[in-house]
Amino acid sequence: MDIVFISDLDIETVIGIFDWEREIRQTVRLNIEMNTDVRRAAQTDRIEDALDYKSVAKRLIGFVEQSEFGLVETLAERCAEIILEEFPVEWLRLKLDKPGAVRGSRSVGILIERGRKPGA
Ligand SMILES: Nc1nc2c(c(=O)[nH]1)N=C([C@H](O)[C@@H](O)CO)CN2
Repeated sequence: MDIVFISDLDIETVIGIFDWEREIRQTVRLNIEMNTDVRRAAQTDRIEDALDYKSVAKRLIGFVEQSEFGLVETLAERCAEIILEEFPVEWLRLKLDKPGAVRGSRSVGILIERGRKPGA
C-alpha cells in the first residue's frame, strides 16, 4: 500500500465549545496519510498522475480557516469527507491535534480512519 502524507499542517481557525473559544482563533494541526498507488506517477513523472499533496493541503487550509465548528470530531470528519470525495484517495488516516487545549498536556485531539483500506 502506498501512502502520500502531509505532516504537521498548522491552520488557524475558530474551534471549541466554550464561549471564550468562539471569540478567538486557535491552531489545529493536521497529520494525514492517504492511500494512493504511486506507480503511474513514478513511471510518467507527471504531477497529473500523482496525488498532489499541495492541492490537498490548499483545499484543507481554505476549508478549515473559514470553518467554525465546536468539536474537533466534526472538523476532522468534514476534512476526511473532502479528501475522499474530491481526490483519488480510497483510504485515509487523519489526526487532528489541538495543541495547548488542555493545560499540562502537549496536545489533545482525534485520530480517525475512513474509506476502504486496500486488502481489508
Ligand atoms: N472529544 C472532545 N472533547 C473536548 C472537545 C472536543 O472538541 N472533543 N473540546 C473541548 C474544548 O473545546 C477544549 O478544547 C477547550 O480547552 C473539550 N473537550
